[in-house]
Amino acid sequence: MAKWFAALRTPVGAFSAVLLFLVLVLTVFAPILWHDNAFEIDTEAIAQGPSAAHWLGTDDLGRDILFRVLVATRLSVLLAVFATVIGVVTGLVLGTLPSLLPRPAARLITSAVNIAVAFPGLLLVLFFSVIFGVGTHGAVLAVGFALAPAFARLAQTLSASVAGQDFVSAARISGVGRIRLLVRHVLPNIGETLVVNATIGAGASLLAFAGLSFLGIGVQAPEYDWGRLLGEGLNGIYVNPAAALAPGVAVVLAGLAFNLAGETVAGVIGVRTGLRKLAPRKAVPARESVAEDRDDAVLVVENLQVAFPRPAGWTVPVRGVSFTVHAGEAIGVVGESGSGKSLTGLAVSRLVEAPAVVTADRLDFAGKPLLKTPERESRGLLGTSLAMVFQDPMTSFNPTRRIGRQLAEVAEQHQGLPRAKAFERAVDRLRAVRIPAAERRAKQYPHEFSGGMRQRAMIGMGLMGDPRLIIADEPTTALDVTVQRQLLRLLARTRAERDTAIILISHDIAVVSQTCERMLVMYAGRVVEDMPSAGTPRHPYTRALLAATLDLETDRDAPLAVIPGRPPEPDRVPTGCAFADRCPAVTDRCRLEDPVLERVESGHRVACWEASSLPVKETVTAGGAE
Ligand SMILES: Nc1ncnc2c1ncn2[C@@H]1O[C@H](COP(=O)(O)OP(=O)(O)OP(=O)(O)O)[C@@H](O)[C@H]1O
Repeated sequence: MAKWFAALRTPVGAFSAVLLFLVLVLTVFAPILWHDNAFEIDTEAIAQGPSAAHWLGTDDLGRDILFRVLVATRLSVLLAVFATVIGVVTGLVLGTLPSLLPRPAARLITSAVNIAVAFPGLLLVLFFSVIFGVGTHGAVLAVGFALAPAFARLAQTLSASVAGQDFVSAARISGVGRIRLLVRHVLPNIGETLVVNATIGAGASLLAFAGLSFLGIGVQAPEYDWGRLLGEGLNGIYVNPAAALAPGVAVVLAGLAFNLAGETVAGVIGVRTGLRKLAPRKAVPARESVAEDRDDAVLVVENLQVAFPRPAGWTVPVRGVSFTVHAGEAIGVVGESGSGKSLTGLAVSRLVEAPAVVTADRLDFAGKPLLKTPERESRGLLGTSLAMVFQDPMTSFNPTRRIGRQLAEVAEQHQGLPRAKAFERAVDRLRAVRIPAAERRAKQYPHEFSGGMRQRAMIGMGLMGDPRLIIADEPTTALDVTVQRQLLRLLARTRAERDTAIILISHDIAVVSQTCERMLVMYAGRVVEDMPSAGTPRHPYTRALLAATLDLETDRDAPLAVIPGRPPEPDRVPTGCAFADRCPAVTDRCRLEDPVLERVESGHRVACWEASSLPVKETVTAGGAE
C-alpha cells in the first residue's frame, strides 16, 4: 500500500489520479445534473460564440456546448471502456488458445493474429465498421475487435515467457491439465501487465471513437459523444472555434488520464513503459578503508555503489565496495545469492544500464577513470582490455550467428582488422583455448558446441583483444566437474602466459580457494572480508561459509552445517552490521554501527567489530563458536 501512496505523491501519479477522478465523476454525475440543460433549445441564441449565458457558445439549435461536452463524457468513456473490454477478452482468448489447441489449429490462430497485427489499427477499425454497420453498437464492436490483435500478441508473448518457467514445467510434469495450467499458473502471472496495457488501450479506443463519430460512422443522432460534437463544431469553426476545441480538449484530457494512470500503475507494479531519471540516493554506509594502490594495479575500485530506483525510493544492492586487482592476480568473489557479486562485476565492466545508477569515488581500469572517461573511449578500452565470461554459455553467444564471426567482430570493431584477417585471428584464438578442429568449429553455430566448448570460446572471444582483466561470473556452474576443471585450468594458463588478472565470481568457496590467491567475501552488498585464500578467516560470516562447505573429510554422520536465517533484502538492510542477526558473536555495538573494512594484517581486511577478539583458529558454525 505504501508503494501506491508513494506513486500518488509523484507529479505524474498525482496528476493522473486527479484527472481520472474528474473524468469518472463527470461520467457518473454529468448526465444526471445537466441532461436537461444540454438538450434545452434556445432559439434566441443559435450558433453563437461564448457569452455569459453560454460559456462555450451554442450549436445550430441553440443548445449549450459546455453542457453537451460535459454530458457526452458518459457515453464517450463508456464506449471506450466497453470496446477495451471486448479487445482485452478477445485478445486474451486468441492469445492463450494456441497453448490449449492441437498444433495445426494453434498455428492457424497465431498466423491470423500475426497478419492482423501487421495492419494499421485505424484500417482495422474502418474494416470492422463496414462489417458491423454504422452506429453505436457497430462502432463498439469495430474498435473492440481492432484492439484485439495487439492484446492477443501481448498475451501470447507473455504466456510463452511464463510457460518456459520451471514452475510451469513442474506443474506439467505433475499432471496438471492444460486449462488448469493456463488458469492457475499462466494467467495470474501475466494479469498485471495486461491490466496496465488495458488502461493504456482505453485511451487509444477513446481516440478511435472520436475518430469514428467525427467521420459520421460512429455514434448517430440524437445520441452524441465527443467525436460527434467535434464534427459538428468543425462545421462552424470560423464562427465559434470553442465548439470544436472543447470536445477536442476533452478527448485529449480523458486519453491522458487513462494513459498516465496506466503509466502510474505500471510504475508501482514494476512494468516500466519509460525510463525515469532520479537522483541517486545520498546515504552511504560506513566507508571501507581505502584499497591498496600499487603501480601495477589493473583495477582500483573505491566506494562503488549500484542503486536502482523504486517508486518508494532507492534500493542499493552494492553499498560501497572497495578493492584493487593487480596484474596477474586472481581474486575470487564469494558470498550467498543476492550479495551483489554479479552487480559488482557488471558495474566494473560498465554493463549496468539506466535507470540503475553506478557511483564510485574511484573506478580506474588500466589507469583510466572509467566514470569520467567519455563512453566511446571507455567502450574501446573495455572492448580490448577486459573480457567477461558469463554463467550461461548458451545465452552468451548470439544463437543465429556462427561462432567464428562473433569472435571476428571484436577484432573488426576494436582493432580495425579486415574481415578475412579478423576471421583468421578468431580461428587462432579458438585454437589457443584448445577448441579441436578450430577452423571447422569457427563456422559452426553456438548450439553445435558443448557447454564447456562455448565457455572456452567465450574466453577465446576475450582473448581477441589483449585482456588485462577477465571477469568470470560463475563460469563453471553449468558445467560438469571434469569440464569445470579444464576451464579453470585454461583460465590459470591464460593468466600465467599473459599476466592477465582474473576476478572469479562464484558461490563455491572451495573452487575459489583452489584457483585464486585472494578472495573477497561479500555480504548484503559489501565486502566483509578481503583475505588471502590460504589465510585464516576472521569474519564470522566467512567462517560460517567455510564450515558449511562439504569436502571429502566432512563427517557424513554429523548434521550439515548451515548458516541460520537469510541475508537481508537490499532495501531492508538494518542499521549496524548487516550480518548481526545471524552472527553468533554479535554485540550491542554491531547492531548500532556498521563496521568499517579494516586491515588486520598485511593483505587481510575484515569488517567486523569482534574480529580481533575472536580466537584465530576457531571455526564458527551455525550453532556458534566451537
Ligand atoms: N536490474 C535489477 N533491478 C533491481 N534489482 C536488481 C537488479 N539486478 C540485481 N538486483 C538485485 O541486486 C541484488 C544483488 O544481485 P546480484 O546478481 O549481484 O547478486 P549475486 O550475489 O551475484 O547473486 P547470485 O549468486 O544469485 O547471482 C539482488 O538482491 C538482486 O535482486
